[in-house]
Amino acid sequence: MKVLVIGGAGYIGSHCVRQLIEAGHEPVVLDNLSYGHRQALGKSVKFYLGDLADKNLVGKILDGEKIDIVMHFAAFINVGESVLEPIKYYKNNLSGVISLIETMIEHNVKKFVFSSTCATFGIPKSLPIVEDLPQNPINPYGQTKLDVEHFLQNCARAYGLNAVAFRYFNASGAAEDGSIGEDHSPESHLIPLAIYAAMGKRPALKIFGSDYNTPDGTCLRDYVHVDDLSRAHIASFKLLEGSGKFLHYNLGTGTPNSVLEIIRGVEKVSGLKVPHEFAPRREGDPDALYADSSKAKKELGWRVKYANVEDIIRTACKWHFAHPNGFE
Ligand SMILES: NC(=O)c1ccc[n+]([C@@H]2O[C@H](COP(=O)([O-])OP(=O)(O)OC[C@H]3O[C@@H](n4cnc5c(N)ncnc54)[C@H](O)[C@@H]3O)[C@@H](O)[C@H]2O)c1
Ligand SMILES: O=c1ccn([C@@H]2O[C@H](COP(=O)(O)OP(=O)(O)O[C@H]3O[C@H](CO)[C@@H](O)[C@H](O)[C@H]3O)[C@@H](O)[C@H]2O)c(=O)[nH]1
Repeated sequence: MKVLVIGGAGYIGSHCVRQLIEAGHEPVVLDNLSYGHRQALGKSVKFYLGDLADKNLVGKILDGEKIDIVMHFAAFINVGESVLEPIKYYKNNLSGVISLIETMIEHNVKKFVFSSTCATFGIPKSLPIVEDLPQNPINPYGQTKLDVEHFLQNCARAYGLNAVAFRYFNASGAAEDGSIGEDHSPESHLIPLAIYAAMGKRPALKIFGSDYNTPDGTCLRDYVHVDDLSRAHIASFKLLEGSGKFLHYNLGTGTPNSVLEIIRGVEKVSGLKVPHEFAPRREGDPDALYADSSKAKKELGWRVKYANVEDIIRTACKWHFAHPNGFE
């Protein structure tokens, strides 16, 4: 398949580009490099610098490259910032997708893979989180992702679009060979921040909250390896035949880990102490989020390779220790 990977220079997109090549597909990347890194892609990967809302450019790529499928990773991802700057998030994460889908329909490209999030569920009614639980996001980031899911469903009905939305839980880890990995700026995610603290790159890690309704009082999350996420994307291609489909899957390992467990994991894998201190809760953090991914297992044959969080941390450590300044 010829695949246009939008946001392919970012963390998850760049790992997916690698997996696509390994699986024999032909990725073409469009990224405006607002956050991504050209160095995260091999030199031989065809790269277009530009914005997903540039209809002229996207149309030219769809036709010129004879694109079969569009994978959409491009979005702003900082939950806290989305509360302070909702316009920025609605513009890029929602309006941008509307413009993109319009261009795709105009150019008769009707297969679309979308990066959604478990943040669409807000505070879940029950655990583990199955696909059809009510979705009640509690911040603009999660809301824009849910709005896109609804929009895709309507476009499937109206225009015969075939779309799949993957609700990732906590994407983490790095390529097994340590050559690419997570390099967000600013970084807000727990695993890289814990590793930075161990490396002495940052001061003590702040643990946001110690009084959650969980066994050790810190939040539970479902950390899922970025290469396992990529494999689900590629497995979905076979379901995107036909017309007018909207599919959605929760992607996580199903195993919750607390913040303290992640710190202990980083200490065990790295052999270093993670200096840490307790801090007040971060606004909008639910006690626990973890996935029931039986639907992806059944319909996509998806199996995680990294079921143990220490294996995920091992790949992240390999990347960060080999590249203390990221892609710089
Ligand atoms: N990281 C996670 O834990 C997580 C969890 C759930 C969902 N997601 C979703 O997965 C996707 C990828 O996340 P990530 O962690 O790789 O983020 P990232 O910031 O590393 O990658 C996003 C990429 O999109 C590009 N981009 C942003 N806006 C663009 C635009 N208008 N036009 C062209 N390129 C643009 C950025 O330059 C960047 O390279 C996002 O949609 C995010 O919401 C991420
Ligand atoms: O310095 C830190 C950073 C995080 N945490 C905690 O660690 C857990 C994980 O936090 P983080 O790594 O920021 O991930 P989430 O807030 O769970 O959100 C991520 O995962 C979501 C899906 O679960 C995505 O939608 C978001 O884009 C992505 O940021 C949470 O309990 C945080 O409170 C800390 O205690 N200290």
